[in-house]
Amino acid sequence: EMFSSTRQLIKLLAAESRILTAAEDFITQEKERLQSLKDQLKLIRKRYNEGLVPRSPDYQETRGYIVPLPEPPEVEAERVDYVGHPVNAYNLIKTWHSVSYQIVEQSRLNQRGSLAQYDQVNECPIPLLSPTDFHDTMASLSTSMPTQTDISGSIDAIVRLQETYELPTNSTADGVVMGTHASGVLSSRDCYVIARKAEEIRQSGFAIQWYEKALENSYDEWWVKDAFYRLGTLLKGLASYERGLGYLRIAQEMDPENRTVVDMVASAENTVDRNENFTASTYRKPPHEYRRYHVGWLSDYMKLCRGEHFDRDPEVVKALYCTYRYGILPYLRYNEEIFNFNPRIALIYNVIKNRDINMLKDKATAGLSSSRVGDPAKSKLSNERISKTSWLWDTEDERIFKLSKQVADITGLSTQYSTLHSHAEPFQLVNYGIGGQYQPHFDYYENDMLRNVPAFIQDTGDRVATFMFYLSSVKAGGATVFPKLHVRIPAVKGAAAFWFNIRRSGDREPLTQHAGCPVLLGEKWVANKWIRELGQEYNRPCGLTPEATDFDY
Ligand SMILES: O=C(O)CCC(=O)C(=O)O
Ligand SMILES: [Fe+2]
Repeated sequence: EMFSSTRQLIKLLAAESRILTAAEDFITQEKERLQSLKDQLKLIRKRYNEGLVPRSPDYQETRGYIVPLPEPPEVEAERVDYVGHPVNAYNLIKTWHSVSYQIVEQSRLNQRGSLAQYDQVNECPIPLLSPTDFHDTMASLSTSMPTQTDISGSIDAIVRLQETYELPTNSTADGVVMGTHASGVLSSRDCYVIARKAEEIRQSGFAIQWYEKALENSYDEWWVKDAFYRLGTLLKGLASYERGLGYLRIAQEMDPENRTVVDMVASAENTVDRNENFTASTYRKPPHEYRRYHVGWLSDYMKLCRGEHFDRDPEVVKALYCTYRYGILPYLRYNEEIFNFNPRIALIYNVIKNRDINMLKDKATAGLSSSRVGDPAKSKLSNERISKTSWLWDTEDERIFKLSKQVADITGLSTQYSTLHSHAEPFQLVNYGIGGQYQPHFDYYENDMLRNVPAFIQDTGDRVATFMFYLSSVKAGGATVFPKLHVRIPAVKGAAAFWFNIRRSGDREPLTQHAGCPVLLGEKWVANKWIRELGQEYNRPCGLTPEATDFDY
C-alpha cells in the first residue's frame, strides 16, 4: 500500500506520465494487432462464403452455438478432396497457425509484457482480460490448432512430393497438382521457404526454380536479398557462373556491407575471368536430374511410385494372370490378380464392404497416434514412416472379430487371437496425410526384435504373411511398391494385398521389401493384418525342397 506515506505518493506522481504513455502505447499496439487479425479473419470468412473452403460439419451462419448437423456423404468427400490437395493442406495449416499465434500467443505475451512495465511502480494492477467465451473456445480448440511442426512437416511434404513425382515448380506454385487446382496458390514467401528446404536437402535444381519463382514479384520483403544470394551461390555451384554472378551482384547491391556476399561475388568474378571461353550456362538439365547424393537407394522406389514400369522380365509379366480365389467356404470366391510369382504377391478384390470400412475408420480415428518404426522395445518416430496408426483388437467388437475371421477364410491361415500365443496381430489401421509415406522396409522382424514383442505374440515366430486391406483409393500417389521386384500395386478401395514374408523353407524373403508411396492427392487408409508363423504349421506347410514356392503344393 502507498496511501500512508507521502514519499510513495510522490513516486506515483513522478511515474504518472510514464504510465500514461505506456498505457496509450499498449492500446495502440493492441488496436493494430486486432486490426491485422480482423483483416486475416475477413479473408478467411470471404473464402468460406465463396465456397472455396468446404464447410465444417457444425458450420452455422449464426455464431456461438455449435449444433452438429447430419451431413450427406458428398460433403465428407468434398472435405477429403480439399485437405487431400497438398497446397490446400499447406495453406490451411499456415493460415490457422498464424491466426492462433496472433490470438493466443500474442494476447498472452501482451498481457505479460505490459504488466511487467507496471511492476516497477509497486503493484499497480490493471485488469487482465476476463475469461470470455472466446478464450474458452480457443482453449478447447487448442489441440486442433496447427503448430510449428505442422508447418515444417507440410513444407517437407511438398518437397518430398516434388522430388518423388517430379512435379513442375511453376504449376505447383500456382496450386495445380496433376491437373487438380487448389483453391489458392503458394505465396512468394512460401516459394522462398520451399526453396530453402529444397536447398537444405540438396535438391539444387528444384531450389533454383523455387528461388526464381519467389523472386518473380517480390522486391522489398526481408528475405529477398537472402534469396538472391542463395540463388547466385547455387548457380555458381552448378558451374553456371555468369548467371550466378548476375544474382550475386544484385544481392550485393541490396546488402553492400555484407562480407559473405562481397566475398562470394569476388570469387564468382574470379572464376568467370579464369573461364573466358566459358560464357554459356551449363545449368541446363531438368531440375530432377540434380539429385541429392543419397537418393540413389531410393531411386527405384521413387520410379515405381511414379508408375514407371521398368526392368521386369517380359516372360514373367506375360505370364501374370487373374484368377478366382476360393476361401474356406466353397460358395465364396474372390477375384485375385497375381503381381509376382516368387514371392507370391497378389491383390484380392472386393474383400471388405463399405460398411465395415467406415466402421474401422470410425473406430480408429479416436486412437490415431504418430506411427513408429523399429524394434518394439525402442521404437521411434521417423521420417521413414509418416502416418498415424491405431490398433484395433478382435475383442473390441464383434465386427472386428468377424473381419479377422474373414482374413483366415480367404487366406487359409489362422488369425486366432488369444492373450498368449496369438496366431495374428490386431488390425493396424494406418492413415496417411499430405505427402505421407512408408519408405522401403520389411514386415518381418530381425532376431533380436522378436524378443521384444508384447506378451500375446511372444514365441509365435515371425510375421509369415501380410494381409493389407485398402480402405480408400488414392486419387494420385500412394501405391504400394516392391522396389527389388519392380512391382507396383495401386491402392484400390475394398481390395487387399496379400503376400508371404517368409519362404516355404522358413527363411526370410528379402525380396518382400516394400513401401507405401507418398500420397499426392486424396487420402489413404490401410488396415494391416500380420499373420504369425505359429498356428500355420498345417495351413502352410514347409516346402518339400528349399526352393519350394507358394505355387508348389
Ligand atoms: O501403405 C502401404 O501401402 C504399405 C504399408 C506398409 O507396408 C506397412 O504398414 O507395413
Ligand atoms: Fe509393410
